Amino acid sequence: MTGIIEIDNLSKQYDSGTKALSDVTMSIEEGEIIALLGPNGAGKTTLISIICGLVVPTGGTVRVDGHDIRTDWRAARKLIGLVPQEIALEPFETVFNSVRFTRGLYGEGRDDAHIEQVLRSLALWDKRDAPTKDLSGGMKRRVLIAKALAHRPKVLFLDEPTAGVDVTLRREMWQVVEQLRREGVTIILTTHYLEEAEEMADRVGVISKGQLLLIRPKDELMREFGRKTLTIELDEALHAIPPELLGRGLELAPEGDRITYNYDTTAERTGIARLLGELATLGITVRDVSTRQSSLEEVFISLVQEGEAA
Ligand SMILES: Nc1ncnc2c1ncn2[C@@H]1O[C@H](COP(=O)(O)OP(=O)(O)OP(=O)(O)O)[C@@H](O)[C@H]1O
Repeated sequence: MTGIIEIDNLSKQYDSGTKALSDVTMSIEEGEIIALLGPNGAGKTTLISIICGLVVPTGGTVRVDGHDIRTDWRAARKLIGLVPQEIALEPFETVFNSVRFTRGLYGEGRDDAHIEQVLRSLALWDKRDAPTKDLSGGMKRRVLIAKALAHRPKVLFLDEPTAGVDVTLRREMWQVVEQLRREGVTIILTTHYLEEAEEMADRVGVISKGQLLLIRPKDELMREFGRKTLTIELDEALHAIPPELLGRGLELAPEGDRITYNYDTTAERTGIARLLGELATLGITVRDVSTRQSSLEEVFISLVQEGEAA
């Protein structure tokens, strides 16, 4: 199946000599939410900027719904909305007009009913006559989204939508994205917040040093790379791990009253039942057991480290 966005062997070397992207290939299906993760300078903004026609690639192709972004840029661009990292709004213009004018930039005629619908869905309708300078930071971000949606794009790019905003605003932004998903908009977002990818994305792409290390369904990634830690609390402290249990990767807490065991969630046998049985045989009484799943953050850090070591 052909995706709504098809990226093939995309590369970008800036005039300064910096190679920001190397041979990136990916296909994005209509209606998906993709989170692009990567450390600072990984190439995420460059990738988005190329798809949106703001940066010219040095190699490779991008098609949006079949339209090549270079040879058929007008058609490609109509299908795309970009919410930039920086807030740049005309301070004295009203919310309604700011959003309305954006339609014009895409060569679209006036459609006040659509603007009304967009503003209502982003809880901005009450503020339609307010100059943008009088809005809160969160509202300004929502105006940027409204502007990006004014020409009814099929694909929306959000470049670090919640960088530097507080927790409440971040959650509010997630709700906006969730609503757009329900409306069928394909969303590609870049983020530094793993929590954000974990919360929203269907698939996660990891970019490091201009290379796409992987792009995989989030759940699959969590299952495959996710490890669990079992913590066993003991009734009586031990001085050391019993010799019978050495070589299993068990760790004893400095106080001696807790053993931790890291195990692979995908392994056929986790070894937990055996371990608990052996503890009982050795006369070690267990007070409590608990498990903890590693977060996407830990998965991500290990991936980038692997990528850098390669
Ligand atoms: N206009 C430019 N001219 C020269 N080099 C650039 C330009 N824009 C970006 N770069 C370089 O390209 C590399 C990738 O930058 P890019 O902004 O795409 O990364 P990023 O993953 O978006 O980072 P961040 O998370 O910090 O926004 C960096 O080394 C950056 O310094």
